[in-house]
Amino acid sequence: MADIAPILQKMRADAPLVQCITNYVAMNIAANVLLAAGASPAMVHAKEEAGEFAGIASAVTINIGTLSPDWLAGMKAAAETANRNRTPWVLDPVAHFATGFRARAALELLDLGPTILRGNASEILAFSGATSAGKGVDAGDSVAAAEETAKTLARERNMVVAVTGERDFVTDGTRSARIGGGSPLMPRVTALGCALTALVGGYAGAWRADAFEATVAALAHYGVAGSRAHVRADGPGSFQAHFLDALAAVTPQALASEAEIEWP
Ligand SMILES: Nc1ncnc2c1ncn2[C@@H]1O[C@H](COP(=O)(O)OP(=O)(O)OP(=O)(O)O)[C@@H](O)[C@H]1O
Ligand SMILES: Cc1ncsc1CCO
Ligand SMILES: [Mg+2]
Repeated sequence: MADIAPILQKMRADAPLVQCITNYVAMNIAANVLLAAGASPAMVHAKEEAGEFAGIASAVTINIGTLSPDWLAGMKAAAETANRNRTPWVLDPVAHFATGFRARAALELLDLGPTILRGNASEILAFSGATSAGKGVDAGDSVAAAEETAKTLARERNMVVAVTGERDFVTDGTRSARIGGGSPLMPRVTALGCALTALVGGYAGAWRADAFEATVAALAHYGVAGSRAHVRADGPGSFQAHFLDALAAVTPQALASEAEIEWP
């Protein structure tokens, strides 16, 4: 893969409009993450307008964290518009293994063909039918344990799969990357994964030619900002503030030099 600096440069130049259908917990932090990084968030989920709004968005992101039947209808409408317009869309199947309603919804959305699937290790692993050690929305499995499932899903469904955790894994079924950096404080701040899903949408909306490269760049940006915030933070509360500052401060050149990317 080529240099990732131009991908951040393009994302900031475009400031893509990202339609975020996300959960009540994540809305504020996801919007702030997108603004800090250089994209333009809009939280639009009502079934009466989500499909129409997707027509003007550069990317759509769908997260089932606080799902209800009406929200699911809005999600499907937005995904269908995105498919018709070839607009990239990202699915975040929060705790889909926890209840029957969530599991069915995640599979119905997966069947609509997301461009990118982003989840923690327990969420990705559970798609293989294996019992995951996830505790609700929190992961209980290692990223390494979910790598094979990620590759199989990517090949079978022709999408990019991003598994996040201590060291992230991204694959399109052919190419793969592991991304380090970040901080152990990140899982102690709620919804940073949900906000990452929104940022992946921003990158995919700006870097239309290659969703794999866009996803790697988004995760690398998060990793670099997380590492920078880690050395300044006193705990989860101040971490969040330093993390937003760092997302904004990272330049394309700094991203290219500080990103910890391994090409297995
Ligand atoms: N132990 C860790 N060390 C470094 N970075 C981490 C660690 N755990 C998670 N991260 C980073 O935190 C970000 C969010 O990933 P995570 O897997 O925690 O998402 P998630 O479980 O979906 O989160 P949430 O459901 O709270 O939104 C990713 O950038 C990931 O690399
Ligand atoms: C805490 C929580 N509950 C449902 S969604 C969410 C945000 C983290 O996934
Ligand atoms: Mg999550």
